[in-house]
Amino acid sequence: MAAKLAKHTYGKHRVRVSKVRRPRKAAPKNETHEFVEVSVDVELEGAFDAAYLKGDNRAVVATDTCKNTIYVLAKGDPIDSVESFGVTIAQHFLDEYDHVTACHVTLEERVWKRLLDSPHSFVASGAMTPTAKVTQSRGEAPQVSAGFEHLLIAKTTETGFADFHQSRYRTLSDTDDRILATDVTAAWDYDGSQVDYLAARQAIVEALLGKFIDHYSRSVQETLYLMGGAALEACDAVTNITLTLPNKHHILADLARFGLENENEVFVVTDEPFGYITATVAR
Ligand SMILES: O=c1[nH]c(=O)c2[nH]c(=O)[nH]c2[nH]1
Repeated sequence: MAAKLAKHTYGKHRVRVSKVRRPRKAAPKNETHEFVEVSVDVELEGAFDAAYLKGDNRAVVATDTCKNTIYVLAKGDPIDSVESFGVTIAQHFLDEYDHVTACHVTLEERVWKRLLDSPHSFVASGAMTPTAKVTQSRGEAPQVSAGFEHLLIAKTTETGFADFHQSRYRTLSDTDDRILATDVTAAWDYDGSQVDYLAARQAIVEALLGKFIDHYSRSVQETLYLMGGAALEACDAVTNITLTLPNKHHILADLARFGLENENEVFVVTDEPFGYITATVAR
């Protein structure tokens, strides 16, 4: 019995793309940016039976091509909403390939909101989790550490990475304009004096965020150190702070291959591998 091919669809999932909408009216430092990030699943239906039944790939639009297409479309589409970008993508595949009969697009947005009043720093909504550790020995005062996890923040300019060590395996170029995105974990120790924990936490978080936006970052390492110092300044009762700032890479999409310029607008978002940068800053 020849088995029947009952149903099929294929495509690419988790194509993650971010876009910086830049007005280009001023030097990057003075521009007011908007930042959007989406993850796209795209699946095609159509005359692809031969690939399954005969190993004939001639009609198959490679999933790699599907992926590239999303980055190209991200350049032209403002990505005002996941709905409108989804329609752009579906329409494109139907227009481009006559043998595609249906295109299914599923999108998820990571919502970035403006951080404080910064024109080009952002915070992802929702995820920050306060943490605490308390140890108390009998007859002694409690030792309290506090912190948080999952504070996702990003700068869309005023961040670079240059003049780093030259070695035979180095391929990364110097840059003075990139995206720095990180998922901050912090933990600080109190010295045992009387503290209003809520007020201290608020002051420390404000100091960390205020420092994140207020300087040109030459590296995650430098920004971490500056943020740690600001936290210590914000609260006298803190003896030290450990910050972990993973570098959640947004890599410039190579659109030159398709004859398009990409002036730091469209980025490939990756979770893995990621840079891992941690340090303790003490008085
Ligand atoms: O700020 C950075 N620090 C690094 O150590 C590093 N390494 C890398 O590849 N990119 C970056 N960025």
